[in-house]
Amino acid sequence: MALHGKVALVTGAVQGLGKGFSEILLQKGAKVALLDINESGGKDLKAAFDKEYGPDRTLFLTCTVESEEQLKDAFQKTVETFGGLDIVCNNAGIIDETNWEKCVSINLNGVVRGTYLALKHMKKENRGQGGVIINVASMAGLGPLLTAPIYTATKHGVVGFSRAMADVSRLCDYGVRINVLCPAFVQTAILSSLGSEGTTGQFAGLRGVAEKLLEQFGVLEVSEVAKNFLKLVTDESRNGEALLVQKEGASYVTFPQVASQLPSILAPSL
Ligand SMILES: NC(=O)C1=CN([C@@H]2O[C@H](COP(=O)(O)OP(=O)(O)OC[C@H]3O[C@@H](n4cnc5c(N)ncnc54)[C@H](O)[C@@H]3O)[C@@H](O)[C@H]2O)C=CC1
Ligand SMILES: CCCCC/C=C\C=C\C(=O)C/C=C\C/C=C\CCCC(=O)O
Repeated sequence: MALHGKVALVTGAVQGLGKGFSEILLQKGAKVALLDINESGGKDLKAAFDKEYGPDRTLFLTCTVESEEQLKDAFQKTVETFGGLDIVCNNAGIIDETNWEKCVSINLNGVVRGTYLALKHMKKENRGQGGVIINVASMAGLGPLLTAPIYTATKHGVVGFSRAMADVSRLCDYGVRINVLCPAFVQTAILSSLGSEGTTGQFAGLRGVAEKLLEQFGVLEVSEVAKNFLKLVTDESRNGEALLVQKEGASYVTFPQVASQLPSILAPSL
């Protein structure tokens, strides 16, 4: 998929991975709607991107992925401004084991909401032109992060939901690929919550385990993850894939095969 002139929407775009994903899309010629709750940061980022890439290449929209109405309006505004939608990255996420319902609301419900809205605009049966959705999970979507069981659950949820929706899309011929990105630790603001009771609550005593994991896996730079994000966006042969990104490299995850147990009407098409 060539990215020049394509339209992308990224949630949680103001800093960290979302900023890195937005920037690499801009470098490849796409237009990007930047969605985030951080209004002042969003305005500053748009100003910086305007200087680097030109004023018509981005749109900043204040929006929380927790609100169906705000997210719906942001998708609509993006399509009206840029004339279509080709790429959606559901990236916004937090670690908060003390307010765990909020963590589920942003990390899982926000991704479901963003995926459904993306399909509404992009799927062929709605006269959309197809496209690609990248949902951001984590290595904690594949194995446990003990200091953050709810975070772990939301990220496993994102992996399962994305794989299921990718099969739905294939079976129903939506023309939309859906893939999930699973990075190990990345150098962003979230990392500073490693030992903080504010985010890990009753599990703060286990911070030593998280520190050991950190030692074992190291810390990725945003740019390393962004390069792999781009692979998932552009490689048109990839649908329903989970890409694990670690310091030593990236690899597509092999899951246990259960599709052969599905009714034969489904299995041959999957
Ligand atoms: N940093 C890491 O080690 C890893 C991060 N991830 C995932 O990557 C994604 C991005 O995380 P980072 O860039 O590290 O975090 P970050 O904290 O640097 O950036 C998160 C961005 O999301 C925005 N945001 C937070 N709540 C929001 C909401 N309700 N609606 C819209 N925007 C919201 C924030 O304002 C911020 O700009 C998250 O889903 C995270 O779980 C996955 C694996 C590793
Ligand atoms: C809440 C305290 C830890 C804070 C760590 C900061 C950010 C982590 C973000 C992640 O998404 C975690 C990334 C990678 C590690 C996740 C799981 C390890 C699984 C190990 C295993 O499978 O054995």
